[in-house]
Amino acid sequence: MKSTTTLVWFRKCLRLHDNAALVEAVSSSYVVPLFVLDPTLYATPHRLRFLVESLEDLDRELVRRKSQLFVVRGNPPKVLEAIFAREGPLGDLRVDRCLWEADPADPTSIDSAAAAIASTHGVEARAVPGGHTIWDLEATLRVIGTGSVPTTMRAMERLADKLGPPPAPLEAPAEIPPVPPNTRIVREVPAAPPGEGIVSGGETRGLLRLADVLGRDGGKFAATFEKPKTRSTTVSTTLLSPYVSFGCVSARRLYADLVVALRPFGAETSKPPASLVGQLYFRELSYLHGLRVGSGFGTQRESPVCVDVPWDDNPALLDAWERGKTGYPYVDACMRMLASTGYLHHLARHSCACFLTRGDLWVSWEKGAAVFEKHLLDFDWAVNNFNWLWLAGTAPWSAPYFRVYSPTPDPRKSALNVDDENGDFVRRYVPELEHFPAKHIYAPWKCPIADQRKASCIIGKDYPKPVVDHAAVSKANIARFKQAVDLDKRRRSPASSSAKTATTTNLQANKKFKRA
Ligand SMILES: Cc1cc2nc3c(=O)[nH]c(=O)nc-3n(C[C@H](O)[C@H](O)[C@H](O)COP(=O)(O)OP(=O)(O)OC[C@H]3O[C@@H](n4cnc5c(N)ncnc54)[C@H](O)[C@@H]3O)c2cc1C
Repeated sequence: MKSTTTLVWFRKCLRLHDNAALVEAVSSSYVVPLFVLDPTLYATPHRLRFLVESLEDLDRELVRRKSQLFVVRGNPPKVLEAIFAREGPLGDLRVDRCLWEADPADPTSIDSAAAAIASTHGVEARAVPGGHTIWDLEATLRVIGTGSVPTTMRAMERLADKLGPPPAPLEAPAEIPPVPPNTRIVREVPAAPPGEGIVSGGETRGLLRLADVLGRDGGKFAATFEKPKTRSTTVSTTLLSPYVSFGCVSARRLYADLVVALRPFGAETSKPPASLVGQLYFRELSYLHGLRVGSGFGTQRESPVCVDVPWDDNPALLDAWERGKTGYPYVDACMRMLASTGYLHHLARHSCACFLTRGDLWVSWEKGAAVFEKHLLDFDWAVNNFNWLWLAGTAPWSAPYFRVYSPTPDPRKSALNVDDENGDFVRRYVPELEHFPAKHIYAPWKCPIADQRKASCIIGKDYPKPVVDHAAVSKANIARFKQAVDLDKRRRSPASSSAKTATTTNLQANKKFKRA
């Protein structure tokens, strides 16, 4: 029998479990596991550290199966082209087949670019649908047909019922064929940046975290999980998102294990949208909307689902927000935590996104999404855009534009679940305010000057005054937003020649997703 060599390109999944491309490849005589490290995607130290840890873990698991990971730095299509042409980093290696996990909503079209390059070199190449989403998205869109992608959790639940149980996650192959003899070994893995991340990367750690989350408090944590009740100033949710986003844990595996763990709790389990299943449904919806809209999902102008809001271009305010220097300590602590750890609780993300856009600064959500893309450890194109649209108020599933978070939350009753009367979270991330009196920690400009001196922090000198007056701007912004919604309605009316093509719009009598 003719021997075949399959290149398995670890694209979306940095794991051996639920890796459909790898499972298919094990029928070959030889398998070359490859990761192409595009340095532009891992610009921040925490992302790079998590990636390096994940690659090291993947290599260890491959070595246990008598294989090993090849890591090449560069632009993926260019690297693949050089390999297929047998003049690249892997030398004269002849590749017959190249398989990788498909990116279900790929704004960069890398999947199709890679397939086209392979075909010019006579290499059979295919993006294999995998477990990055619970159900196969293309199949789901076929079921939806000409109907709308759900914009409410109830509609998502009905869709889930219609789709039935998702495919079971695949087991990791027990054995992997060897790399061809005399292949040039390449491992261009950079050193991990010093320090510790909020979580460490890798499939092994991801699966351990998943088991821990599902077993916590005898399973009660997962079974009774309600997102709106979790605190925004501590890690109070699962912190599984970096593992899912890097593909160390497949969404399908997470869902399958969760369903098994919830079974003994029957009617006691929490329900979507607040439950953990609800969170995974939100993720699925992000992908469905992303795939339906296509690459325009990340832009207001090109996205048919968006209300056209005339945001201001204000680089100074954007910069103050990104650097955590708005003069609003809760928002600043959140943004500084994001920059220093790559993570933020979901409600903290709500607060920052609302503040930047319709709440206070009136800066476009696209700018905010780009800042989150830079810093988030769990950055995911579809999920990030879906959530920014939600918070900016411009999509059919958005929060009502007139419900605005206060940037000076009352720690006892804020919807942001701050629950931190002493302001420890603020003191930790905004050390200028470390000695500030608790009474004024969320609105320090109201603190008498004598107390500011005592706390060694003069507002306007050591820590900024508020960059905007929340009470005034939030009122003005609601009025501006209403104008944009009214104009959008007129534009979309059948009589208008400039109607966007969407069949749905955010008309803001929006009782859609409850806060989750
Ligand atoms: C402005 C904004 C931007 C965001 N950008 C991203 C992003 O780039 N990547 C990302 O993974 N999440 C993003 N989220 C969603 C959410 O905040 C994170 O998924 C969640 O906070 C991660 O923490 P966790 O794993 O503890 O979540 P848990 O609450 O424990 O949820 C479990 C899993 O469900 C999924 N999930 C939870 N909430 C959501 C949600 N609202 N939408 C879609 N999936 C969800 C995640 O995969 C998460 O790991 C964003 C939210 C906002 C408001």
